[in-house]
Amino acid sequence: MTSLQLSAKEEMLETFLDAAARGDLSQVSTLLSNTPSLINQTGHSGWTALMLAARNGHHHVAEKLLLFGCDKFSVNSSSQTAYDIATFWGHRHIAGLLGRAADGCGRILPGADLHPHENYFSRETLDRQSGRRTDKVWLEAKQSDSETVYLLFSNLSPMVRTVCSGNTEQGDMKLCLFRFEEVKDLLQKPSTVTIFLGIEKTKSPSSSSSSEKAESLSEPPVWFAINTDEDAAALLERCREKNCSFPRSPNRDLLKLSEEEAGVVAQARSVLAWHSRYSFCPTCGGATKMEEGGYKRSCLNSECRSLQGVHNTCYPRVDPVVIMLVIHPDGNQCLLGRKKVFPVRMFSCLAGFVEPGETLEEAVRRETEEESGVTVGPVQYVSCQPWPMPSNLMIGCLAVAVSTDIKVDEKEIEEARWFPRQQVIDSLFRGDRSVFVIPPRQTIAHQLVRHWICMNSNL
Ligand SMILES: NC(=O)C1=CN([C@@H]2O[C@H](COP(=O)(O)OP(=O)(O)OC[C@H]3O[C@@H](n4cnc5c(N)ncnc54)[C@H](O)[C@@H]3O)[C@@H](O)[C@H]2O)C=CC1
Ligand SMILES: [Mg+2]
Ligand SMILES: [Mg+2]
Ligand SMILES: [Mg+2]
Ligand SMILES: [Zn+2]
Repeated sequence: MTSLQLSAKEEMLETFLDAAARGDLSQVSTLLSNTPSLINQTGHSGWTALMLAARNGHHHVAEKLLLFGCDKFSVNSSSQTAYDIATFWGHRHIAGLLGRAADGCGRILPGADLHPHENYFSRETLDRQSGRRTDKVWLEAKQSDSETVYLLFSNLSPMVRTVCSGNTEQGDMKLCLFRFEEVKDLLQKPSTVTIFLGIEKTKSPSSSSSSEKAESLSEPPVWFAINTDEDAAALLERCREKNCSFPRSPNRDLLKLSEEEAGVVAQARSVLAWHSRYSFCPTCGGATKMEEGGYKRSCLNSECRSLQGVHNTCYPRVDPVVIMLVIHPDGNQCLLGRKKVFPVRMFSCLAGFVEPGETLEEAVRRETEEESGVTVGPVQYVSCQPWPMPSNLMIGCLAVAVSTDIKVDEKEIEEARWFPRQQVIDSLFRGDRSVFVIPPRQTIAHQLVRHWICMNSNL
């Protein structure tokens, strides 16, 4: 091959890449039809045409390239796929196109089916309708409505069925749903706790047909959750479905639900856990009664101080926890730690409960210092996650270290280490478990690490 031929080829490649970057669909199509081998080639920047289209938000070009069979998993010199680039630059429609899991993309892009910054346990599937909680007549009528849906909890674990036995993937577990007739005896028992969750969200009116509009005149189904101390084996016999169970390990098993069902479980489990642990009045120790569809407990002792004014003892509690990915001052390493109870080689973000009278930033600095000896400067909020074990709100932050020596608090942390970016990429995207393992994608710890990797300055 002569040098003249080589440069003509290079020139064609640069023209092709430039057309993709500019969103020139007809030029991209023509060049590809004449020279199909251009499809996955990279130019001097190390980027493919798909990456360039993803960078600049050219959906139609990305679609055409996929149609021509381009490799959407190829990575640039910073190990980013076109999906990561589209996500970083906020081109959600392209990220959606590239993140579709039907072709096994979930294997390589673990967070692909989550909306940006939407964490597991945080999807609001039901409309909580808090205004209805004080409407006793409405609540009672809905409890016996034939359309009403009940979730059944035993020892704070929801009844679920395994869809695909032996598999441990998300979506392989489904909630068992019950009707009034199937649980009405349980509702009568004094030890049963029944809480109102909300009503199913309706589709947007513009997208529904006229027959759907007629249907929507009647209210969508209302959801309740029940926690009972009845024998678990007898409860399982109530279900018509096969492979039903009450998962024993919520931290592990509740991560197998769909996004929609996980959101409902986060709400139900946290409120039910509050009832199971706060049976008596924290102020006087007297008996209490449940009110407002399960969102309040009031003391039965008319003399009790908790009945004067508004008191946080009467309402379900949420415990704020900061969880932080601490970045090395060089910008290329992050601090992860492991507790003794973690599976082999698993390292995660440091985390800790926010204390009374403390800001989130101070809690990040204090917990990082306590657990690792590292001093933290700037702190930035990223996203949060309800964590219903029993009722934490995980507040995810990025933080920049101003010191780097590690001295772990051995009571809480077994080991903490600075991990170079490349090692994190290998574990996160290439599934390389030889150095360390990142927690599953349903955890905010995983999403914070992903967030940092995708914030690459090379983009
Ligand atoms: N979703 C995720 O990615 C992650 C979630 N977590 C959750 O965050 C929570 C807190 O993290 P840790 O490092 O354990 O916190 P931590 O570093 O503050 O230490 C926990 C200790 O704090 C004390 N404590 C103070 N307030 C407490 C409260 N309201 N409830 C319970 N204990 C309290 C207890 O002595 C407890 O042993 C854990 O419960 C864990 O489940 C932790 C890491 C990752
Ligand atoms: Mg901690
Ligand atoms: Mg701590
Ligand atoms: Mg603490
Ligand atoms: Zn009281």
